Amino acid sequence: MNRRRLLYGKVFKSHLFGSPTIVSTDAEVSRFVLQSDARAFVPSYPKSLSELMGKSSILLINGALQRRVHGLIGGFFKSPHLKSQITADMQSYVRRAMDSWPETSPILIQDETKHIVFQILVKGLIGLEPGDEMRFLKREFHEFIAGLISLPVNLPGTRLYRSLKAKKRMVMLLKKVIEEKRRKRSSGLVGETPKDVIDVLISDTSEELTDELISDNMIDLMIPAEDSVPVLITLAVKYLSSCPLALRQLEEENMELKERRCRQGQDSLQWNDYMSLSFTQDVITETLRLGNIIGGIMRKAVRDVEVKGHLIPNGWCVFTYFRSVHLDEAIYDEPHRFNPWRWKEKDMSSCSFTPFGGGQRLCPGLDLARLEASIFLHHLVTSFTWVADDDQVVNFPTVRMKSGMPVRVTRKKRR
Ligand code: HEM
Repeated sequence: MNRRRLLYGKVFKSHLFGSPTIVSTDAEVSRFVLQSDARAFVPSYPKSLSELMGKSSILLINGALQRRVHGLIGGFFKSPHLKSQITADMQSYVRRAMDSWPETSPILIQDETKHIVFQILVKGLIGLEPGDEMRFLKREFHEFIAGLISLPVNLPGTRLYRSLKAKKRMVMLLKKVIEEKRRKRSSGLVGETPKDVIDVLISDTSEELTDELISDNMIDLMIPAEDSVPVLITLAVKYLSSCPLALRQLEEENMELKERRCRQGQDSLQWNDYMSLSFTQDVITETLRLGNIIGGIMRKAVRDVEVKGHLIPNGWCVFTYFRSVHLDEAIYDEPHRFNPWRWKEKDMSSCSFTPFGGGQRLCPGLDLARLEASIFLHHLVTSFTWVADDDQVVNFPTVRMKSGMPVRVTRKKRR
C-alpha cells in the first residue's frame, strides 16, 4: 500500500490529539471506522478529557470489559421497567416546570430542559431524588464539565485541576451511595429489579466491577447524556418555531393522542404511547440530522487499516465527521432545510445517519433520548402556543443556542 494515499478531506496535525488526524467526510468510511473493534481503532479524546475520565472510563476502555459494561447499561436502558419510570418522572418534572412558566416574560428552553433532564439522568443512573444531594451533584458536575475542553495542565489553580477536584468530591458521594445500596442488598432490604444503573452494576458478579470503577463511571456516563438531550429538545423547538406546517402536524398528532387517552379515562400516557407518535419521531430524527448535536467521533488506528483502497496508518486518528454526511446534498435533498417529512421514505438505518454513532459503542441512551424529547414536546405543544425570540445556533465548541432559546408562551384553553 502507498502510505501517502490517504483519505479525502483535510489532514492536519492537531495539538489536542497529539497525532495526525484524518477527517472522514465519507459515510461509508465513517461507518467502517465506527463498526471496527478495538483490534483496529480505539477511542481518542483530547488529553484534558482523557485525564478527567480516568483509565477505567467506559468511554475509554476497550475489549471485554467495555462490552460487558455497555451490554449491562444498554440492556437496562432498554428495559420497559426503566422506560416506565422515566416516563412517570419526566411527566411529573415537565408538568411541574411548565406550571410555573410565566406568560409575561420569556422562558429559556435550553435552561428549562437542562434542569429537567439532569434530574432524570441522576435518578436513572444513581437513584437520587431531587434534593440536597442532587443539587450538590449538579453544582460539582458543572465545575467538572467546565474542564472537559481545557489545557491539559493539572496544577493548582488550573481549570483541569479544579475539575478533577470536583470529580473527587462527586466520587466520594457516589461511594457512599454504593455502600448503602450494597448494605441494603446484603440485608435483603431491596427487591431484585434494578432501579438504576448502580443497581445493575453492583449486582454483576464480575470482580472487575469494583466500587472505584462504578463510581468513576457514573460521572463519565453523565458526559454524553447531560447536555445532548437538552440540546436535542431545544433545537427541535427552534426548528419547529420556524416551520409552522410541521408544528401544526405535530400538535395535531399529539392532541389526538391526548384526547383519545382522555376519553379512555387515562390522564397520563405510557412510554409506548409517546414512541408510537410517528410524526413526532420524524421531527426528532430530523432534528438529530440537522442539529448534529455530536458533530463526530474520534478514533485512533492501532494498526495500519485499509478502507475503500485507502490507508490509515497505525497511530493516526480519524475524525468521523457526522455533520458533513448529514448535510451532504448528494444524500439529503436541500440538506439545510428542516424537513421531517423526508423520513417517511428514508431509511434511518443507512450509514448516512449516525447521530448516535455505531458499532459496539453505539449510544446505549438513544431510546431514552428520544423518549425524553417526545414527552417534552408532547406537553409543550398540547399545553402552549409560543412565539420564539430571535436566537442563533452556535456549533463550537459544543452545539447550543446563543441566548438559550427564549420563547414567550401562552397557555391553551382546555377544550
Ligand atoms: C441526543 C442525545 C444523544 C446523542 C446525540 C448521543 C450520541 C452519542 C454518540 C455519538 C456516542 C458514540 C460515542 C463513540 O462512538 O465513541 C454515544 C455514546 C454513549 N452515549 Fe449517547 N447520546 C445521547 C444521549 C445519551 C443518553 C441519554 C445517555 C444515557 C446515559 C447516553 C449514554 C451514552 C454512553 C454511556 C455512551 C458510551 C458508549 C460506549 O462507549 O460504550 N447518551 N452517544
